[in-house]
Amino acid sequence: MAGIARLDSADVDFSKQLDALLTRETDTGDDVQHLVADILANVKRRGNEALCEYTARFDGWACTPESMEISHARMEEAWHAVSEQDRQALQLCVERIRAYHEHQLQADWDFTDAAGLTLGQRITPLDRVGLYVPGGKAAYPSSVLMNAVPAVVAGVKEIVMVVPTPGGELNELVLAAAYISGVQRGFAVGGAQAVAALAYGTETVPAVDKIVGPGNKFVAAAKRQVFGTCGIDMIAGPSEIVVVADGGHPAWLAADFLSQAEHDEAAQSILISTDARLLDQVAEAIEAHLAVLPRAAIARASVETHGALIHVHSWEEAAEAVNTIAPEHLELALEDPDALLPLIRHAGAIFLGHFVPEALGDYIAGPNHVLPTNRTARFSSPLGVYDFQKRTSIIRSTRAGVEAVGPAAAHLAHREGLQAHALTLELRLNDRTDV
Ligand SMILES: NC(=O)c1ccc[n+]([C@@H]2O[C@H](COP(=O)([O-])OP(=O)(O)OC[C@H]3O[C@@H](n4cnc5c(N)ncnc54)[C@H](O)[C@@H]3O)[C@@H](O)[C@H]2O)c1
Ligand SMILES: N[C@H](CO)Cc1c[nH]c[nH+]1
Ligand SMILES: [Zn+2]
Repeated sequence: MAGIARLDSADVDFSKQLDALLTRETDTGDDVQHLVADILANVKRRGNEALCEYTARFDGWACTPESMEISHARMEEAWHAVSEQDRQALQLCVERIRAYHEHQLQADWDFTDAAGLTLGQRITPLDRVGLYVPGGKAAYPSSVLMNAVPAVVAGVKEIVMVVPTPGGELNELVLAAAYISGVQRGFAVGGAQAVAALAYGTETVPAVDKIVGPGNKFVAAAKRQVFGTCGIDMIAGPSEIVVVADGGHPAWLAADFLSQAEHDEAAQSILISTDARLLDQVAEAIEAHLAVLPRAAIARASVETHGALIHVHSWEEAAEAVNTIAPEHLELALEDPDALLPLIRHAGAIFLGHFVPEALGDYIAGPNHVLPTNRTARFSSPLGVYDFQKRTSIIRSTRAGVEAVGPAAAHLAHREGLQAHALTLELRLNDRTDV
């Protein structure tokens, strides 16, 4: 029987137990931070040479500046090499992801106020972005689509992808996904060294304005450390799922629970219910699935180290636990999910009802699967078109406008001791000549 932790909200130290459960070794551990700082410094200083050394060490192949580049022609070749069924599935995903993300496009706006100032906001796409596509334990063509499609919708000029290729083996479906979703250049490198290459640039990899995409703890730590040199989207680390259930098929719930566990030993899966008997049935079904799933070793390590089945005594308690966990994915596998929904404040994506397993969202529903993890859904949002656009403030004034509000600004400038600031205003207030 899988040794999955059982928690009960009636226990006096339940909140302590929940805190302990949520304290996973992530990218903020000292060892990871130091190792990543070294990798970043080396790639920054020695460019391609260090990038290839780390790729040889961590991905196990003799990378060279020439062999690391994946040309657009190579992506096109992969598109034609994969099966018709592959192409159709990718195409359908792209269409659905695009349709969803088009709703996120922001538009310019302005208004003229009573003082006569015209104020507005202008939206511009980023020039060049770097997409991190994970590829250590598994290849993720779906993550290529989730990263690239919103960038294309936003109007980004240049889209560069990095993807680790363990053993130097390119994944054809990843390349096909890159081709169909609008990636222009690719590099077969991953981990912290790839993030460094995108942030600082090397002789081969161009420096980008922003790095987006999920990854393991080394990738997450690297993104955290290069923030400021370039932008980053969020910390999207090892996957997580919380399932809140009041019935349904234990086998379905157990599969949903394991779906994220099979990503990574560091993933986290939690099931919450008011029904203790259902928790027992799901525990049994988890064991039955583990007996046959090919990635059972990873999933078992994940659920035995970070998983939990939580018995609560009211739906309010369930909502409170969810808001504390702030999970990446939340399934409300409930008869009436809409009754609980208003109580949920923190989650990356919420799946409502019995017929929407989280995996539908991973591939094809339309919303992005790059989501905040490790409780950052308290303040962070899914990857979206808005991550590839930036806002610029627009301020326009007539003489009447500066006359209406300039004196108050000049007063505050003097109070701050900034006489040159005040002068810019007073010259315009006192000089009546035309310009
Ligand atoms: N949050 C999200 O939106 C989301 C989406 C998709 C995937 N994910 C997560 O992304 C992660 C992908 O992880 P992955 O490992 O499969 O791929 P990855 O591409 O993130 O990492 C692989 C790289 O990690 C580096 N690495 C591995 N071991 C190392 C070590 N000991 N020291 C230094 N560097 C090392 C190597 O350079 C390797 O190329 C999973 O945790 C998955 O759950 C999250
Ligand atoms: N569930 C992962 C993190 O949201 C994304 C993914 C890719 N492929 C399958 N799943
Ligand atoms: Zn997944």
